[in-house]
Amino acid sequence: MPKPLLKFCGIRSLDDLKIVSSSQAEYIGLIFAESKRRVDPKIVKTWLKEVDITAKKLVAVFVNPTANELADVLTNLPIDVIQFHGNESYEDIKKVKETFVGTVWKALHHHSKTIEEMHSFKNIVDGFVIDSRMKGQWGGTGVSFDWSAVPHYIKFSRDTSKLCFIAGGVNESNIGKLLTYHPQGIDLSSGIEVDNKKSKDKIERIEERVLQNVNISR
Ligand SMILES: O=C(O)c1ccccc1NCC(=O)[C@H](O)[C@H](O)COP(=O)(O)O
Repeated sequence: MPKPLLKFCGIRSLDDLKIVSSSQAEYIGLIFAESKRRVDPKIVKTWLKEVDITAKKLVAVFVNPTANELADVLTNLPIDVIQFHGNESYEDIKKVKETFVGTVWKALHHHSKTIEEMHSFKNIVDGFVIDSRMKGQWGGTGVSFDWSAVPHYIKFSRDTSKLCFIAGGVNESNIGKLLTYHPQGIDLSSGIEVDNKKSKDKIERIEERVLQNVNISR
């Protein structure tokens, strides 16, 4: 099996950025929404002068952003992917795609109608992030959902040639189980943190598990 794509999300300091820049992750996520992980694009811009992340793709995570919020991020940072993590509509996303030439993902929360929601966005987005549904929180919850649904999400994404990341409470103790479903992508935030900081040790242990799994499946 190919190695799943990794997205390490919620970078909130220069040190976090240094740690993830030397990781195996293909994607680095920044939060521009109400969150303890929210960052200021102008500050991130100063970090990028010190850390070379040209080998990674930069993901901007938004929750129902205003046009000004989007512009502030997109004019300051070399964003490769916009991840819409709120209740943005098809039309909202279409509007952004008129000017943004990069990749767009829609985050959807796992529930009984998620596949129907995927259908409704499939013609406008390049990929999906399936996350846990927690009352009052959009993401970064550290809580996982019932992964028996993962094969349905993978099938839908393959059939529609979309990328699909599984998010929500993935950590070093449970990633082995998630890997048995062979997801195309895995998105982690809380599970690679210690005391609100990204942990190099946790990241390395997680990457070891991911690479072990790739070797076993060969
Ligand atoms: O991480 C946040 O604080 C956050 C806040 C608001 C919207 C989205 C957010 N995170 C988006 C992500 O892509 C996270 O990586 C994803 O939710 C998984 O987080 P976790 O359960 O902590 O691994």
